Amino acid sequence: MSLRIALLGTGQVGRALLARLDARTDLALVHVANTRWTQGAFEDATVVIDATASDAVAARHADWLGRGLHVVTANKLGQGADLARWQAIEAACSASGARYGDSATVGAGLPLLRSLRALRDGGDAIHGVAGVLSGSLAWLLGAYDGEQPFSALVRRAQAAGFMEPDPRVDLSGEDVRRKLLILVRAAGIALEANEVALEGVTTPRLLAATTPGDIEHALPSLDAGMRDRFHAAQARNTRLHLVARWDASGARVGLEALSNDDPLAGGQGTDNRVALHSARYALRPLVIQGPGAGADITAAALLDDVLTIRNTTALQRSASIRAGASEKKLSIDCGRLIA
Ligand SMILES: NC(=O)C1=CN([C@@H]2O[C@H](COP(=O)(O)OP(=O)(O)OC[C@H]3O[C@@H](n4cnc5c(N)ncnc54)[C@H](O)[C@@H]3O)[C@@H](O)[C@H]2O)C=CC1
Ligand SMILES: N[C@@H](CC=O)C(=O)O
Repeated sequence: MSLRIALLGTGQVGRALLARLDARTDLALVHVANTRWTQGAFEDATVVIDATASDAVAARHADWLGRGLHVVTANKLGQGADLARWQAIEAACSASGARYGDSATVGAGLPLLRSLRALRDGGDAIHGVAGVLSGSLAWLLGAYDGEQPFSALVRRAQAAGFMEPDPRVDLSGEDVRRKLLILVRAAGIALEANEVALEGVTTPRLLAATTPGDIEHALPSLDAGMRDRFHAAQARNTRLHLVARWDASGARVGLEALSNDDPLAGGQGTDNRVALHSARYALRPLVIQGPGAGADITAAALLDDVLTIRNTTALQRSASIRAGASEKKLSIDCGRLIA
């Protein structure tokens, strides 16, 4: 039976997903909505795809899962916000058996969560996570040369589809905090958001802006500070990177000046680079690197999760049919033995 999809959000990621869904005959799109319009019947869906950045939509994830609807999300506010919301999502999945597809939430589908969970399933214990988890900040800090205005680069990153609907979510490091929380919680640690220290790229003027127009006008307030920080790092033969770290000593997200041979300084463009430290990888960490932002790769990750849900639920169905068949055969055999 094909999955019936409700898609919430038709922005950069949602539109890229619609283009991919259009090419598939095995998945039925029954409902599409954004903030302005809605089409089709949500009640007909068996899987909800959240391609919004909405807190209100993320707040519904646990409820949908509890009712047996599968949820596939690019929105990090399900597992990367309040601890209680993450716990409710976990509990709802266990209670109903519905699946939560979250590959797109960290690394835009890079095999980060998948690898971490595979290590845990194999009995490994994760001791630390360190990495560059913002595709847009990786791109911005890689392209910045201390000459052109930093704000001009931010506008280019927005146009390229790397940044959150509100660019301050990326610039402040909040987007990376959410990703770090998702990874650390997937490692089995009940980390609270306020346990992650945060130091991003902002100014009081940018933080005070209340409308998209104000935010746009406030972007140049970043320029002087970024130029100074860039030149200070350059004078020490280093470059700025937005780095997330969690280990036994705590969790933080902040700008760090790294030398070019630092293990976290590799990659280019929007590349994320994440080191997983575990009992198994005690001497040298497991490092995963690749493009970590962009509407199309994010849409591909959402589709991967939908197809994984379809394939695993189909496998479970056929396994239970096989189990039923073998139970019946066994009782017949037993009857013959008794006779
Ligand atoms: N752009 C990227 O590289 C990546 C984005 N993501 C995540 O994907 C999500 C979407 O990002 P974009 O497409 O760039 O944002 P966007 O701002 O282009 O689109 C957001 C869409 O959500 C809709 N929306 C908002 N509230 C809604 C509601 N209550 N019900 C239905 N629709 C609603 C808006 O109308 C809009 O269509 C975000 O959570 C983002 O963090 C995740 C990984 C990578
Ligand atoms: N805005 C995010 C997009 C992916 O999550 C980023 O810059 O990494």
